[in-house]
Amino acid sequence: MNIVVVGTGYVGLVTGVALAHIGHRVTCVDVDKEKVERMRQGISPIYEPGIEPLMKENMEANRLFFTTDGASAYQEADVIYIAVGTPGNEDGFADLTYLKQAVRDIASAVTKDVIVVTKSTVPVGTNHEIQRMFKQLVPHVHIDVVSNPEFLREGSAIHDTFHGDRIVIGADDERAAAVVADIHRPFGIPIFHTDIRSAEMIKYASNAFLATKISFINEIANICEKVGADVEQVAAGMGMDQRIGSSFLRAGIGYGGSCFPKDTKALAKIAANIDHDFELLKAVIEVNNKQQRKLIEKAKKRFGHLAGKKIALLGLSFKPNTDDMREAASLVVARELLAEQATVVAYDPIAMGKAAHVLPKEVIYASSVEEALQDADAAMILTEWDEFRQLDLSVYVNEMKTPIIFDGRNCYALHDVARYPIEYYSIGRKPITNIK
Ligand SMILES: NC(=O)c1ccc[n+]([C@@H]2O[C@H](COP(=O)([O-])OP(=O)(O)OC[C@H]3O[C@@H](n4cnc5c(N)ncnc54)[C@H](O)[C@@H]3O)[C@@H](O)[C@H]2O)c1
Ligand SMILES: O=c1ccn([C@@H]2O[C@H](COP(=O)(O)OP(=O)(O)O[C@H]3O[C@H](CO)[C@@H](O)[C@H](O)[C@H]3O)[C@@H](O)[C@H]2O)c(=O)[nH]1
Repeated sequence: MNIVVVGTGYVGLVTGVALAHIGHRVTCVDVDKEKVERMRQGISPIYEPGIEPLMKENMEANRLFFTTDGASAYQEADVIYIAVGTPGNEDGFADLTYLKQAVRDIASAVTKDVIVVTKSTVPVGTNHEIQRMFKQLVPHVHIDVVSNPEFLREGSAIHDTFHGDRIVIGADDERAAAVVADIHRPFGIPIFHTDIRSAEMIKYASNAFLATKISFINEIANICEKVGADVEQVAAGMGMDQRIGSSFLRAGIGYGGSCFPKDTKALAKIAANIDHDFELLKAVIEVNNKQQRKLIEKAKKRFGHLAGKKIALLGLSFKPNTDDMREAASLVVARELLAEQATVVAYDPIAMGKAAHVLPKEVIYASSVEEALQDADAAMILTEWDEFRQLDLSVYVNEMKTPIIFDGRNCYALHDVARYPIEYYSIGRKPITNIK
């Protein structure tokens, strides 16, 4: 079986590597020459724990190849996975430009029957549209289109691919569905067969539901702060009910990343397009927008104004173990702090290179936590990297002008912080005000 994967971002590269690892011959195609050159040398274009050793192992076993020559790869392919980006456009709709270009690229090359599997997240109806495009562009070749949405998380993408909860295969044609199921069977993950539209919807509904859990617990956290309850205890107690489940109940400064923000907006738009006002989801999005500003609110309340204050930002990526800056809370926080005329010094163990391209140019970068904290009036923790969670709290006391911490990810236990002369404001928990 000759498998081709189009697009080598988080999803395409991880899919290609994983399919090669379970024994398939996989060629990954990307239009980005520099990326392909690096991948040929075994260098991953994305920061993803565990990916490079797997890339190298499968390249050495002659199962994994990288090319910019899509046409040759598509001609030889039995199954082609599309994993190009579907970013949100300004209206909130999914932008299908890359996807449609990939479809045209495939159509202009294929000469024999092939199955095209869409891994990219696409609005309901898109796979049928792809089918129509193929029928029009290459009527003489039989092309089955299968929807196979992806559920991996950045930072644990390899683990998620080998230990996912389900593989969703949406198809109109039973034979095509069976071929795709056979490809994935070695993963040993339950396979759920559906029609195409339901598969497309499962992806959006899953992300919207997870985002809803996060905004829900963040609202509970905001109430906890006012009634003197502790959101960590509340979430733990709620999560013990198996109907609720304990995951995705971590309160903080909201969700970011390449998926939740764009997919929630896209689903709200999909609904609006068919005259359905998805009120619940719109509120989830609104709560998240407010939550990303929570630390600024707390800091303004504490200081009165932030002009002239030196604020250390700890963590810039949208979550730990990735350098992805897409929709990271740091973008909002840095912009607002600068608008308040604060001085912003930032540190992130991995994401500073990417951050420098997207954060305002006034942001100053430090090469260590200690350097970022030096003489700072306050620290804001935006990403719960292990480096921050495991930090000796005396570092805040020793390095900062005033050890005032605004923790947007609840990195520390309150009883640990209470042992230090620190002022500590976290999310949904009591503040600690131990500065003498
Ligand atoms: N990032 C995630 O964690 C994640 C998880 C699940 C689903 N998804 C979905 O998967 C899709 C891909 O996301 P991503 O984050 O991996 O994207 P990405 O933007 O990181 O990577 C896309 C890649 O496709 C390449 N590309 C674009 N057009 C091409 C073409 N015509 N031929 C060959 N290559 C082309 C780009 O050069 C780029 O390397 C999106 O629809 C996304 O919503 C993403
Ligand atoms: O309890 C939680 C869990 C997550 N988050 C935040 O939510 C965002 C997303 O986190 P996560 O879901 O772990 O990362 P992603 O890589 O964005 O993965 C999501 O988006 C992918 C793209 O669609 C899907 O494939 C995954 O299943 C889905 O979890 C991050 O900003 C987290 O900080 C919280 O605030 N509280």
